[in-house]
Amino acid sequence: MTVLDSILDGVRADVAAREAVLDFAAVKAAAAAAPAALDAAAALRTPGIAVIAEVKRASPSKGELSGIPDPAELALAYEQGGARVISVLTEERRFKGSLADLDAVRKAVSIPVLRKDFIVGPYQIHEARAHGADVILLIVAALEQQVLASLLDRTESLGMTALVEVHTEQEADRALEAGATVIGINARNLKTLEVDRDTFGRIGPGLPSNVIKIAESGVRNTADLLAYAGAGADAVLVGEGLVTSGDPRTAVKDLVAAGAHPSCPKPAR
Ligand SMILES: O=P(O)(O)OC[C@@H](O)[C@@H](O)c1c[nH]c2ccccc12
Repeated sequence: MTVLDSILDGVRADVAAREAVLDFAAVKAAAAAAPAALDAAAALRTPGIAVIAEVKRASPSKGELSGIPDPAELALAYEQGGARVISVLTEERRFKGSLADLDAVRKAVSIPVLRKDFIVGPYQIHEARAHGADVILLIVAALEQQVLASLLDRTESLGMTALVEVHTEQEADRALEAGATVIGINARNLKTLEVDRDTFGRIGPGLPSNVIKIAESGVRNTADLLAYAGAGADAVLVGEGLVTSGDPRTAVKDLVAAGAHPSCPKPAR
């Protein structure tokens, strides 16, 4: 059993427990009553390399990364530093996230918010919308093709954006086949947890130019951002490097400045 399989088992059990308290009809109604989703694709398309800054307490590979006593304060620091989107991990067992973190961040910032979790079915998509998420993550390696396509449709029908995550060419083909327009290429293999910063360069250039390409994981500094930009990334998604920086506002600001500098390679679009 891979790490991904064991995470998915835990997520399925946690979703079933929440659904026993608030059923599917009720979560759908809550989503329908939420304020409209913000346009994350538009936010990512503005000039310069976009920074997606992540509220990440822990990871399966490193354990606890940061205490994060106040996720709202952290998210606000990210927004003030110039992040375009805030990502919030809500998976509880391995990443120590929660829907309470998502709620706190949603209240604190006015930019789009990504619910970062292991989505296995429609319940979590309506739940994300009910908690104010504008973007959700769909991990190709975790979903059968038909399920991926139908979850993507559902996401868009709720006015949200799906960030579809891949780490091989085959998975990228599946993402495109399902209709993905925002694709995240994760340098971390979720089956082995190893980071390979060349993953983006292998897959990104083969994607159609109208697809928004996000380099996920392994950004430690501006040099890593510039390398991803050079390989054609429109955006980078950064967690660990920011939560362990001691000064998240300045850390985001430095990345944003590097990505906006005239010497930074521009996306092909
Ligand atoms: O902390 P890093 O190396 O900056 O990585 C952030 C992000 O890419 C990572 O948290 C991530 C990418 N895809 C995921 C899927 C599930 C959980 C977490 C992730």
